Amino acid sequence: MLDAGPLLRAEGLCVSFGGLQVLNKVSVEVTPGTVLGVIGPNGAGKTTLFNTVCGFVRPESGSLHFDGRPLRRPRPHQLTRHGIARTLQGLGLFPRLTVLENVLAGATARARTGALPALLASPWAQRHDRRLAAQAMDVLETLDIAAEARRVCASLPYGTRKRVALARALVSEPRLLLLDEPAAGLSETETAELAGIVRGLRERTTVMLVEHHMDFVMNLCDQLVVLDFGEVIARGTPAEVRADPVVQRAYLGEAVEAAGGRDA
Ligand SMILES: Nc1ncnc2c1ncn2[C@@H]1O[C@H](COP(=O)(O)OP(=O)(O)OP(=O)(O)O)[C@@H](O)[C@H]1O
Repeated sequence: MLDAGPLLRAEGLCVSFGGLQVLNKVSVEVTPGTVLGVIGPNGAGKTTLFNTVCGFVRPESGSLHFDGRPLRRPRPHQLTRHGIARTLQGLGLFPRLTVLENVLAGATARARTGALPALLASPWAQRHDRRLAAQAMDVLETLDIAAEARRVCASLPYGTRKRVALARALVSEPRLLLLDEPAAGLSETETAELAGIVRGLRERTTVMLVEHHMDFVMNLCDQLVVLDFGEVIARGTPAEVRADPVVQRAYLGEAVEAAGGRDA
């Protein structure tokens, strides 16, 4: 079988803010159909790495390739057209809109309906809207929250709203899904359920996630990259990373022992 090559390749990314070097020659590869976890202590540069991939932050040097082609600082609103979607550390939802309306907001980047057909409520535009709504419902079903579609987001528990945020990213059918602390604020049960969901997503997309929850990361991810002070200090499978003395020293010590021996 031909080696498909990485879906995302970041090479030698350097970013600094006001003289503080936040990423120093960071290189990362994400293999199609896998889950890559980016871990590291607070302030290590994990979110900055995400923001650089998304085009929110301009690197001083280094390069990004997506599916073998240069990814030249996509404008954030063009991300989904590139085949990339992300969730935020918080929720980033519209609290007064329903679940379905929030998810449809993530689908609009793919909508081909121009303003004129929409204004005239042309049959073509209506068909297109129905198709998007069906697609949104399909994603809600995958995430087991279809029953909440008509409910206003603000009225839902936090764990459900986290799923809505995930649905909104998924509805654009991204080839690469970036999840920023997806387990933050979830109970242990919700975290375990989320791991099962993300594992299932590998059939339809490739996932790169930032997370502090060690059990979640160790049980779910195929590969890990460890950042410390803006540099990659280790990479490999969860088992390899857990056994790495450099990682133990820099960061994981107790957390890894607590999550020991439970790789999926
Ligand atoms: N826009 C910015 N301007 C100035 N400094 C910034 C900016 N964004 C991030 N930083 C600094 O860059 C460093 C890395 O931040 P980043 O948010 O990428 O870390 P992180 O690993 O995601 O941390 P956490 O786990 O706490 O979310 C931190 O010292 C942070 O204060």
